[in-house]
Amino acid sequence: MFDVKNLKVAYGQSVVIPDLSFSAAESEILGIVGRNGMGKTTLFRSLIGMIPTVDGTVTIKGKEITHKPSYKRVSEGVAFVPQGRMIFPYLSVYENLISGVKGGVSEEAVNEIYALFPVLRDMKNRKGGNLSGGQQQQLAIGRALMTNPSVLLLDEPTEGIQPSIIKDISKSLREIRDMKKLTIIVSEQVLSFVLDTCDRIAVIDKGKLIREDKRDAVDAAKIKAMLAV
Ligand SMILES: Nc1ncnc2c1ncn2[C@@H]1O[C@H](COP(=O)(O)OP(=O)(O)OP(=O)(O)O)[C@@H](O)[C@H]1O
Repeated sequence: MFDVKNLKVAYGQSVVIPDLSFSAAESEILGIVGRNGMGKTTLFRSLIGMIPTVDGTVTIKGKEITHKPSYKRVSEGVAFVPQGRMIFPYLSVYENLISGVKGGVSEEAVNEIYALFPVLRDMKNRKGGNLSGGQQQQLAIGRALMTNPSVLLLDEPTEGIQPSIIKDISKSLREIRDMKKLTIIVSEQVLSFVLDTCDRIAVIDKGKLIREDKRDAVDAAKIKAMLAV
């Protein structure tokens, strides 16, 4: 459904992702784990079109989007929740939610997000910058869902968030997947979150996927050791 083949990404002469391939199916949650600096953010930014792709292909439902600008990828069904959340601090929660929507805003869609994350309804008139880290993460996920994606990319969603909220985010992502048959691809350093959330787990090292296991077959101790090196 979402297929990445022989992807190569570089900053100038510095190749960060030499040759990376993976596929994610409809309704699948794929976790990509790796230590700091292994290329997770670079991968996600290239998938959403913020960094140009040197080589390889990215397709969604068989349609190639490799060299399309970000807004076109969004209209093809890809949504991105960036590391650090990047919500607009001076806009209200409601304004943040609708900030990526092209054309008319469906209040039904907004209400669906409020049903998923009730705290956003309670705080809809508050400035985004006044929310806690966990609430901002829910807002960033809600904002991404407002574009009605079929693939949701999340870059390190647990960063700076307290453990009880991390559990909530994991539960919400699985709920959203069940409701919308979404494909979710999430990068992480926190293995416990990935074990709770994902159906399949891949390990990224120096821009390469060096291991891939179905959740049930994961040897957590082995992956933990890989993340600790
Ligand atoms: N703008 C840039 N220009 C040049 N090199 C960069 C740039 N951004 C990142 N890099 C390099 O690319 C490599 C991968 O970084 P990236 O941020 O993708 O890793 P990451 O796995 O997301 O790490 P983190 O967990 O710290 O976000 C690192 O060696 C980093 O120094």
